[in-house]
Amino acid sequence: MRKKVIAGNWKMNKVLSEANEFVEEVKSKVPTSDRVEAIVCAPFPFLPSLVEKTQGSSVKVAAQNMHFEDNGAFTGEVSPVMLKDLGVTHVVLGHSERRELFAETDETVNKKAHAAFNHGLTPIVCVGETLEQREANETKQLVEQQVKKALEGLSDEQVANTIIAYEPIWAIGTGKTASSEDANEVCAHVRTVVKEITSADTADQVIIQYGGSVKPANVDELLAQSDIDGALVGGASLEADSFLQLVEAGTK
Ligand SMILES: O=C(CO)COP(=O)(O)O
Repeated sequence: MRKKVIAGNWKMNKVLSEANEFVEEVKSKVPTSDRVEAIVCAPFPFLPSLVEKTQGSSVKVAAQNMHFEDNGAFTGEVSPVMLKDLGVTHVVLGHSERRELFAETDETVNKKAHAAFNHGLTPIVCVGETLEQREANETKQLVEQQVKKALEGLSDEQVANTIIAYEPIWAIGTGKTASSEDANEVCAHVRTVVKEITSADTADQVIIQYGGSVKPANVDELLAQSDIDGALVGGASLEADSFLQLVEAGTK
């Protein structure tokens, strides 16, 4: 059975002291179960401190983005080499906010996914449709294209170790969650696409998360679905209590 992966995406929130307090509290209370993995996706300046504070605990630390090159003249960017050197384990790639606001494309997401694996980082690749695309019935086709492009050229083993987060853009930060059936239908489609481009075994292993207004009140229903293996959570991951409840839900 696939484990559940609960990742809290803090986005551009908190200051260092708040980030430190959060992990101090979470690491002492987080359930230790191989059925669930807890990841905190934090802004770059907090990463060294969070990695240090989570040593020896089961909480993993992720970056929210990175460049695909190892180093060079890319002012303001952060490389996979730097993240790996800090002890970061995961990196969020292609979040819809980066696609919409910072010109991220399927092509750069693919380059970043390769770079992540070249440096031993696990990518959390985000895909998802806008409201217009959903209303035009384009969701599956769009998500399929995003998944295929993001994973292009990766080995089956690398795909099996990728986390894919399905986040419908209209459900992010809006309080509107996709119904658990609709979310599951798209996650199941993602798994079918992974099977098509790799193998049944790989598709069976890949972790597919849902994201978009996930909270303690709706997480159980989402995680009970056949193809939803976890959640990528924004707002409800900012408070330790709420994040812990979400992780706890993953142990059930
Ligand atoms: O974008 C998200 C996580 O990456 C979802 O954010 P919310 O949980 O705040 O809707």
